[in-house]
Amino acid sequence: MQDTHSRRRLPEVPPEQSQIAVLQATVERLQAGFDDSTKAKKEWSAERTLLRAMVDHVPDALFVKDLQSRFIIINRTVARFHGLIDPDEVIGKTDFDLHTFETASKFFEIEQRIMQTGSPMIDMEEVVIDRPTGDTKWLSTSKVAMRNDQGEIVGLVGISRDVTVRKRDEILREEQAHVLEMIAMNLPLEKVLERIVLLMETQLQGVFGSILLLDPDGTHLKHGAAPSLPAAYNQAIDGTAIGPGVGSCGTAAYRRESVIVTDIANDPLWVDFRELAERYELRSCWSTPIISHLGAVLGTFAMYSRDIRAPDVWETNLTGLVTRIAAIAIERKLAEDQIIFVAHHDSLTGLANRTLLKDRLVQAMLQTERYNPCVSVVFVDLDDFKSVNDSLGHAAGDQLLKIVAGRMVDCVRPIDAVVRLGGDEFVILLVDQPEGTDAISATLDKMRMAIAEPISIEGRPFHIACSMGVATYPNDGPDAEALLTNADAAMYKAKEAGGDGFQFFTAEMNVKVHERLALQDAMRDGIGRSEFYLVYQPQVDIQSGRIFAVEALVRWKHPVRGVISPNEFITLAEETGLIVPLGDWVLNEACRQNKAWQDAGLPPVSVCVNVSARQFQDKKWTSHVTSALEESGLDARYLELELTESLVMRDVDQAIVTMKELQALGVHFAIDDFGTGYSSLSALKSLPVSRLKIDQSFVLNLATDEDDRTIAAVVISLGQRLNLKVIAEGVETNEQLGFLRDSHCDEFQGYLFSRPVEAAAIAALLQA
Ligand SMILES: Nc1nc2c(ncn2[C@@H]2O[C@@H]3COP(=O)(O)O[C@H]4[C@@H](O)[C@H](n5cnc6c(=O)[nH]c(N)nc65)O[C@@H]4COP(=O)(O)O[C@H]3[C@H]2O)c(=O)[nH]1
Repeated sequence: MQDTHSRRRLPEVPPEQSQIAVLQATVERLQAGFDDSTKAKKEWSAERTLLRAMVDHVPDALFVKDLQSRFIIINRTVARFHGLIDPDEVIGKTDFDLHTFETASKFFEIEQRIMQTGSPMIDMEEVVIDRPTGDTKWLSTSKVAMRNDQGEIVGLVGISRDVTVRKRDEILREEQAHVLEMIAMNLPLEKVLERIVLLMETQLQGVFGSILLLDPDGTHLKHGAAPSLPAAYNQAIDGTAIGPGVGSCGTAAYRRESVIVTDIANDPLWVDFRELAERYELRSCWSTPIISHLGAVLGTFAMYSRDIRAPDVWETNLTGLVTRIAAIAIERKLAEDQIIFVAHHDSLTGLANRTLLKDRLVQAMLQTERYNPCVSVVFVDLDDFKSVNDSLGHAAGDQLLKIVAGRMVDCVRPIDAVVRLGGDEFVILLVDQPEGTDAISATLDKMRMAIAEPISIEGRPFHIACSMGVATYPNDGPDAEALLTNADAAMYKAKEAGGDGFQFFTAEMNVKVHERLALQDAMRDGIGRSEFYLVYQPQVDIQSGRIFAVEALVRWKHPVRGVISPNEFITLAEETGLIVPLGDWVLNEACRQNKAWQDAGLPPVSVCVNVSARQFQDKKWTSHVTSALEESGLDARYLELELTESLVMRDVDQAIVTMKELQALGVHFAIDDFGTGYSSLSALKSLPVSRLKIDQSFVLNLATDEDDRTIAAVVISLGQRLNLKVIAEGVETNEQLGFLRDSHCDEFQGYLFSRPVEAAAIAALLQA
């Protein structure tokens, strides 16, 4: 191949105008020679020698042709172009003797037109094959008709300048812009890489490019693009290992530097691939690693030649350029893949997320329609994860989630999907399932047992169980949304049944789901429409029989269903977060009412308000309490907040901080449902609590159940030891009251004294 680089440094020939001037001068001189047939032969010969010297010194190709487009005069540049030394060898020949038929026909046609019309052709771009090298050359050619003194056209004069270098630069710039545009337009990486290889190949004839990409395993190279190499060769080198002696590419990626193998047949790096290369007549291979802007190897760019040779300076520079463009394209794709991955996966476990789940589920449903197997959606929720998380801390909780996620993945097939929705909620997509529940039951049992295996975190063993709900397409829902909702409903059923198990969705659950959704909407509207009101239940001192406090209990007067008990809506309000605005309203109303009783001159009593977990964890909660007191003008000592035992024990340290802030204002605290949890005595001691409430479930059977009597007695004595008041709730009978009095319980609340009643009834009771 010709040294294109050295060609690039040829002195620039004067601009086109001078080309035409030379042409015109030549035509005139020649016309003079033809015209004056009487001129002395000697003179003409001298003239001719001079002319010859002149045309030979022109660096452009200069030629004269007769009417049949036969060369009659040429300069040395033309001869050289055709691989000849003596210009006379070309004389008498036509382009058909020197070029391909196609090229020659094109020239002939144009020249005949010039000679017929007399109109010149100026600076026309021509593409020809350079005889000695076989390279493509671009010429800028002008051809002018030649006339005798009668003005008749007797031939033509032409001049061609080699503009290959300029043309290649132009093509390179255009191609480069095109590739960058493809990258910017996010076209598939294979297409972009293929274009880069072709760009290089148009610049360097006789060279075949190949891009290999780093495999995700980081130790191999996979096929990227090599449009001009035989497919079988590309296939054979796909998956080449990266290592110190693995051909040009494997070694270049390993060494992170270019590896130039000039003679494949004799280079030790090619020992294992020599035969393969020989089969495809590949003699040399120069490979350059493609490096990211952070210095990571992204792949290799190789150039193969059928000759034993090294790249020249121009080829080396061009390799640098295309390798950089390839790096941009690959990096951009990797960044895009990363963005897509992040958007579709959970960062903690690496599992697919909700977005990807919807895609996968829709796809699986389409498959089902076509091929008939079933798709099951399994909603998984870990039992009691919150308390594990709270007691262990979030880092350990995260670790547990990762372990559980891994166990789930191990229990399903690669075609299934395990998705993390957030928190401790997962969804498993079991595709291609046979009809019936047996296969799914077996998988879920396996998963349940795998999850239940002990987990060691920070050296401590943990056991975690899970509840699962299954909905199967198409029977349990027509679309992704319905399937997920129904699997969720089935999961709740499994939780209600005590957890650590699974439930299949049934139509009955669907009714419940709809009811829940309707209730949720109605509750939201109800808050806005003031459908909620409070009733109050007196709390009485057992010894004196005096009312010392009232518990505020919320009621909902539904426009259609009438009064609804909090047991029906508080849990839902907690799950949906509606408890926060509702709880704020209860707090404000209870404070306002208590202040109103006091302002009416009634004996002051405390008002007890139930606080749910969502409210207590709300960062703004203390300020809500403060403003309820400020707005009502109620003295803080007349407000008691009831927290459940389990709520406080979730995060004892935080609970103490919050409670102490409010205690400083004068607010009192009671622990509701006491005895249902497992509060440690030391935790209890550190809480700023004034009162313990014995849960009504222990009070209910005081007369008959020895265990409940024991528990009630223990709570009472515990309260006494901690210097706390103890109140029993749900007291309905004198028998119960008798037992409590005998056990030295301080206070009670229950139907025996009064049901929860409206504010006016409390006023009457207090008056009495
Ligand atoms: N069988 C029987 N029951 C008795 C007796 N004496 C009182 N009760 C009922 O026992 C419940 C006591 O309230 P709780 O344990 O705080 O339990 C409450 C409380 O946890 C929650 N709740 C009520 N109002 C609110 C509120 O404003 N905010 C929050 N967060 N929860 C509330 O709803 C639960 C149920 O409230 P209610 O239906 O009003 O039910 C009340 C009350 O009417 C009795 O002698 N026998």
